[in-house]
Order: sequence, then structure tokens, then C-alpha cells
Amino acid sequence: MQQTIVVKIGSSSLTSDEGGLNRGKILFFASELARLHRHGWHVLLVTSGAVAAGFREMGYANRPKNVHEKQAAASVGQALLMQAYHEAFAAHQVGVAQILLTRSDFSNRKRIHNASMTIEELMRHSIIPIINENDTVAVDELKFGDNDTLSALVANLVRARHLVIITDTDGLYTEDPRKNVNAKRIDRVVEIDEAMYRMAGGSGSSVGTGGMRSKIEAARIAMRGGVPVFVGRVSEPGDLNLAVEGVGKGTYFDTSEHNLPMKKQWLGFHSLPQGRITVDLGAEAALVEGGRSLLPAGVKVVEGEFHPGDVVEVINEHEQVIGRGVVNYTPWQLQAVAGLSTDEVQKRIDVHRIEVIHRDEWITLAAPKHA
Ligand SMILES: Nc1ncnc2c1ncn2[C@@H]1O[C@H](COP(=O)(O)OP(=O)(O)O)[C@@H](O)[C@H]1O
Ligand SMILES: N[C@@H](CCC(=O)OP(=O)(O)O)C(=O)O
Repeated sequence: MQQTIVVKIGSSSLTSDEGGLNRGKILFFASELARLHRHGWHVLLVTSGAVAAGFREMGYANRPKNVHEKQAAASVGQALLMQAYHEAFAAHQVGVAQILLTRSDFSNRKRIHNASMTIEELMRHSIIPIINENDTVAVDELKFGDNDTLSALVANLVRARHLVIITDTDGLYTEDPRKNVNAKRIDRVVEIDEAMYRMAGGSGSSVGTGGMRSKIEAARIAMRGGVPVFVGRVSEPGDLNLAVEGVGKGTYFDTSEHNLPMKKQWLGFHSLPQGRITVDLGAEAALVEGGRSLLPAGVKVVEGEFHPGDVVEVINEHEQVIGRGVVNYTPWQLQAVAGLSTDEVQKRIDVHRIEVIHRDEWITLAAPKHA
């Protein structure tokens, strides 16, 4: 069976700070990807660069910050981006297709199933799907913002053998290497913790958006889906092959212990929460460290209009998201019994299940606290 590889290329690798596409770089990446394709891989490309490619043509001097300006620039730039890839891949007799996705597509089982069927059909015809966020319709709170997270969700969706995130630095450093020349590269990561997020700064260029922080977040999502990740530089012919062979210029995120069942992947990374529950310290420890269910006693605040069976986000007393789960109560039931012992709850209301969220329908999203 052919193996699938997802490659994400960031704006900083395709364009310049002044805007506009760098055609030389597009030709280079197309030849690197075509090489993998020839070697028998199913290749999926997740590419940024639409806003960066389009803003000059729109008449803006710099990358716009306002959402509508960005969306307009992206709709000009997306066409330029696809045209450039189409020409570049045609030189290798490889066809390409455009797929634009938003987070809400991943939350809807039917839509994501359709996207996945389309991708399979394209791959059967040896066509490379080129994926970007659908910037025109993505509303603020649903936006991936950067494409790192999108690439991880795609990699989990197609059960990729590898996710390669190409950027303009050769991996994750102990600090932003643009700010501290003495920062050291981390060659291999087996577990992502809070200390790692603290090492990562924002974007180093004026065209990129996510910085290393969003790459770590992407690596965390992909690792939990069982997909190993490489984050680094691909700048010389053959570099992409080296990255896939485990000797690339970058950081490798290992997956040996991180395989989540599909149901929990959906819960954690694709579902769209319908409400928020704030829990106390004891409940946080029970959920995150004890692997236990959430009981009414630990509930402090209930927000949103959800129904039993919906997914809700759970936050701690510091307003940090600690995870998500399928809720068994309506908001009014939960408000009526928040903070009460199980005996008290059973006296007051009639619920199908006593657990607010059962541990089998829960996923922890907070990074482990050690280090
Ligand atoms: N700890 C770190 N290690 C490596 N790079 C970092 C770190 N913290 C911040 N960065 C910055 O992240 C940038 C890459 O992210 P970004 O500009 O968003 O690229 P892309 O467009 O490829 O997504 C690097 O140029 C670097 O300046
Ligand atoms: N969808 C946007 C992606 C925004 C972006 O800059 O992302 P990235 O370069 O991955 O940090 C675009 O194509 O411009």
C-alpha cells in the first residue's frame, strides 16, 4: 500500500517580506515534492502564502492586519498561488488540485468525510491535493490563523506516515534563534510540555503568522494522532528526502506512545464545543492526572447552550482549557447541581448518567506540567 505524507510550507518559505510570490522557491518545492511522488509516496501539500502573495496586487504596502483586507488579499493571492504551483508541477508531469478548508469542516463529520473521499479520489489519480485555509469564509473564532494546525488535522485525517512542516529555521531552538544566536537546536522531542511552549516565540518574519508556538501545537496534535512530525528547513535539492529519511535539518517529534483512537481524535481536535464548564482544582486533578470522570461536585460555572451528547470545553480556575468531553446534562440541570455531592444530585434531579463527562468521552488537552 502506498504511504501518505503531508508537507506544509509556510508563507515565510514562499514569499518575501515585501510580498509577492518567489517563483524560484515554488519551482524548487515542486521539484522536491515531485521527487517524493516519483518515489511512490502519496503527497498532500498544505500551503500558506495566499495573503502574502496577494497583498501587493491589492495595492497594500504591507501585509494587512484587518480581517477583511486579509481575506481580500488572500482571494487574490490564492489564485496566483495555485497558478504558480500548477505551472511548477506541470514541468514534472504532475497534476494538482485545490482544496480549501475551515475548522468548521473538521467539526462536521459529513463534510470532513466528503473532503476525505475527494482527497482519496485525487490520490488514486496521482494528483497532488494542495490545501489552504478557506480564508474568505473563515470567521475569526473559527480560523486556524496559521496553517500549522490545519496541516496536523489533515495528517491525522489521512493517517499520514509523516508530517513535514517546512519553515525558515532549521528546527525548534531553546529560544528564538533570531533573537539569541547562542540558542541550541533540539533534535528530538518525545513529549511536549509547557516548558517547550515557553521556548517558542512568535513569527520571525512579517509574512509568517504562527511562529514556533503554532508548530509545537501542530506537532502535539499530530503526535497524539500517531503521526511523527519534522519541523525544519528544506532549502537544497534532496533536503525533503533527507527530512523523510530521518536525517533532515530540523527537529523530529516522535510518536511511539501517542496513538489516540479516532473517536478521541475527533473529540479533541475536530469537534466544535457548544459550551464551557469551569471546574475546581480537585476536579481538574481528577480529570487530568487521575484519568477519572467529571462529577457535579467539581463544577463551578456553566456557560453556553448545549444539549446532552454535545461536546463542551472544560476550563480550570485560571481560565486555561484543560480538555473537552461529551456532556450528559443540560445547562440548567448542571446549574442546579453544580458543587453538590452525588447523593444530593440524585435526590434533586433525574439524569441518565451521574457523570457530567464520562472519562471514556473525555480528552485532556492541557500540556503536562512537569519540567
Ligand atoms: N524557539 C524557537 N525556535 C525556532 N524558531 C523560533 C523559535 N521561537 C520563534 N521562532 C521563530 O519562528 C519563525 C518561523 O515561524 P513563521 O514565521 O510563522 O514561519 P512560517 O511562515 O514558516 O509558518 C522563525 O523564523 C523564528 O524566528
Ligand atoms: N491561509 C493563510 C495562512 C496565513 C499564514 O501566514 O500562515 P503561516 O505562514 O503558515 O504562518 C494564507 O495562505 O496566507
